[in-house]
Amino acid sequence: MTKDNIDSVDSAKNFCTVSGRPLVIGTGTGTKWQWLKKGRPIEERNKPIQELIDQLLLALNNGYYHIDTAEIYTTHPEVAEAVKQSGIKREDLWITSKYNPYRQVTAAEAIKSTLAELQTDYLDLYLIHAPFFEDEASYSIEMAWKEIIEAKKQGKIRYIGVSNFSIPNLERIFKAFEPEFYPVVNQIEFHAYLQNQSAGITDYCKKRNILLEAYAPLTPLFRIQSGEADTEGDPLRKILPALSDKYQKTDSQILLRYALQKGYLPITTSSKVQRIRETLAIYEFELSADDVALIDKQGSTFHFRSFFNSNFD
Ligand SMILES: NC(=O)C1=CN([C@@H]2O[C@H](COP(=O)(O)OP(=O)(O)OC[C@H]3O[C@@H](n4cnc5c(N)ncnc54)[C@H](OP(=O)(O)O)[C@@H]3O)[C@@H](O)[C@H]2O)C=CC1
Ligand SMILES: O=C1Nc2ccccc2C1=O
Repeated sequence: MTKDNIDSVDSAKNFCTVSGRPLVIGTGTGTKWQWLKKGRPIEERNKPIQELIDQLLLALNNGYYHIDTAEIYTTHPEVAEAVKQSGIKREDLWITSKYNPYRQVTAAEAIKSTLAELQTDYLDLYLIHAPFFEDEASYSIEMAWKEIIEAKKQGKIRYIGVSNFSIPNLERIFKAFEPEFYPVVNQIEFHAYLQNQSAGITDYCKKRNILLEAYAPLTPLFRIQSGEADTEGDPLRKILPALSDKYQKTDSQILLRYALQKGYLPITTSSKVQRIRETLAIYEFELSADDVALIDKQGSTFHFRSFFNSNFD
């Protein structure tokens, strides 16, 4: 990964740094793992999953330094263990976690337990996981944000941000708080079949200098989340083989690079060493503007959303 490659991409906002290095693609600990834990008997949910520790170690040993976790995933213990076993210094890693507003625990309390579970003094990035909780809790986005700002002032969090926020959600924060405490990241679902998680969000975040993180960037390859694994007839399948051939890259590398060039920092995950290495290599090539436009065009003929369907559609 060279710095020149990274600088050439819109999305690589250099304000987020890890020991002087720019923030790059992150390895996720959600979806598969949170569902796996949820399916376990209650007394076993706190037991760390060895398979996830191994997967994280594989990622860290192969060059990842950005880990994405969340309170709702219950994967903090695995992250803590993998970081410990990796021997990598804390300051050489970027750890993101997210506030689970549905749990009816305040953000201040959640930050305290998150730091304890992760066995760290600070988080690099802390996000409000979703804005949809106000119907269920007597706690508002503004109240949570105020406590998150306080934690930032106390040095417990380096950067603050949000996830799954729409323009109206973001504007509430802009209205209620000083620019110094505006969110620097919005982590949302992004892939060719969902180029705007909510109306106008991509351009809006870019204009407001909010770094976009893309979760579920590989959705066009396998719609695992919905159980619809057969994507053979999907429109992108028609152009991916030729692009793969042209750039001598795998389908997933093309899709991750596409996310990067669209201004998103991808968050992805894999248990396979070959795939882990491939994902890091997305900084070593560039898609032409015409090919990005082709993916845009072909992708926009099909709509697919993996997460939070009832909240958005
Ligand atoms: N803020 C939010 O609301 C959300 C955040 N997230 C975050 O984003 C992360 C990534 O999202 P996720 O849903 O996992 O989506 P991804 O699109 O990254 O898919 C990951 C899955 O793809 C498989 N995979 C990886 N590479 C390939 C390949 N080349 N060919 C076929 N399969 C492949 C992996 O399986 P294998 O191990 O076999 O390689 C893994 O199960 C989450 O872990 C979480 O941290 C996710 C959803 C919502
Ligand atoms: O990683 C995630 N997988 C999910 C599934 C449902 C709701 C939120 C999430 C995540 O954040």
